[in-house]
Amino acid sequence: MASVANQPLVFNAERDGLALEETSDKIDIVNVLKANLNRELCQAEKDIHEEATFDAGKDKCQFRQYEAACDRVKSFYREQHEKQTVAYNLKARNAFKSKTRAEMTVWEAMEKLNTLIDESDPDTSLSQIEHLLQSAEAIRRDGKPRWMQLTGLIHDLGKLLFFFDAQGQWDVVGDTFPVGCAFDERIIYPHTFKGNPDHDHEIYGTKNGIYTPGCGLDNIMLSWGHDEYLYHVVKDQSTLPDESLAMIRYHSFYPWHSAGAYMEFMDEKDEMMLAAVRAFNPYDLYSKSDDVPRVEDLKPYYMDLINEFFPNRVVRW
Ligand SMILES: O[C@H]1[C@H](O)[C@@H](O)[C@H](O)[C@@H](O)[C@H]1O
Ligand SMILES: [Fe+2]
Ligand SMILES: [Fe+2]
Repeated sequence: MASVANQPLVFNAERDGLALEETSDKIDIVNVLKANLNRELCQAEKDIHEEATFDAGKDKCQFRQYEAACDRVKSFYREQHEKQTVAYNLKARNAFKSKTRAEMTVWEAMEKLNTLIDESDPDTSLSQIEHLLQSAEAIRRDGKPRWMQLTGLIHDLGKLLFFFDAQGQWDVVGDTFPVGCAFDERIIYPHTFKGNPDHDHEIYGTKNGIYTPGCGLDNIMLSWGHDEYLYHVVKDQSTLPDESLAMIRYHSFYPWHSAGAYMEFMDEKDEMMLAAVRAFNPYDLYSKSDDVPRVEDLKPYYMDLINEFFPNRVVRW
């Protein structure tokens, strides 16, 4: 008996008893299946590479080591955690709305920011312009959309506040957290909140405080600083999408996007925003160990990008 293996593998419609039309239908189906399979394989491959790629420098677990951080970082957070109160936040927000502090382009703002050394940051000794370019370049390298590259480039420009109305660095840099409800244990150095006047407040000191579960993060007052300030500037003066605005507004809200605190206040929209903020975070954090960018070489590319999303060029800060 001829073994199946010896039979020719060529498909013969007549021999196999199939009408021609039926055969071409079957071939169509096979082609569709093949195309689908191919698409799935490509997607799977993409998913594998979806996680941001960083090759240089430190291991991921070597970032944000606050217990081992130097005194400069520790005393920064003590001061911030003692002074960020509801009363201070209301005052800072009113002051922000009351005037325009400066008018300049995004690139000029980056240059102005360059002299600031961030006291809260245990992971970088580079200048701010270098950090911004490192983040943007890492996003560009991974083939992410242009709006996200620009988000990387500008995300810390809110630190300009330091040169305007700030009382120090404690109301400009560092991680953020909600005020008006109990301070969560998942915020770094949680014990330092004991010195905050709101800590034992009869309403602000309770779990939900002045908020209700599901109220949405847009309705939560986060400690005042560079995120919230830049969010307002960019929202009104650029064409960047909501995901970009969320990346800017919440990128320092580590207790939420990385430690899982305050989830009960989220609404439906925040679920999508959380995914965006989480996708952005590695580019902000881990790019700190990448090569130092060559500012002048990169400038032409980023000038085009800035002009694409800031139609008026000169920004009111
Ligand atoms: O020290 C850093 C730095 O100030 C960043 O700009 C901020 O986004 C981080 O949350 C913080 O940990
Ligand atoms: Fe930041
Ligand atoms: Fe940053």
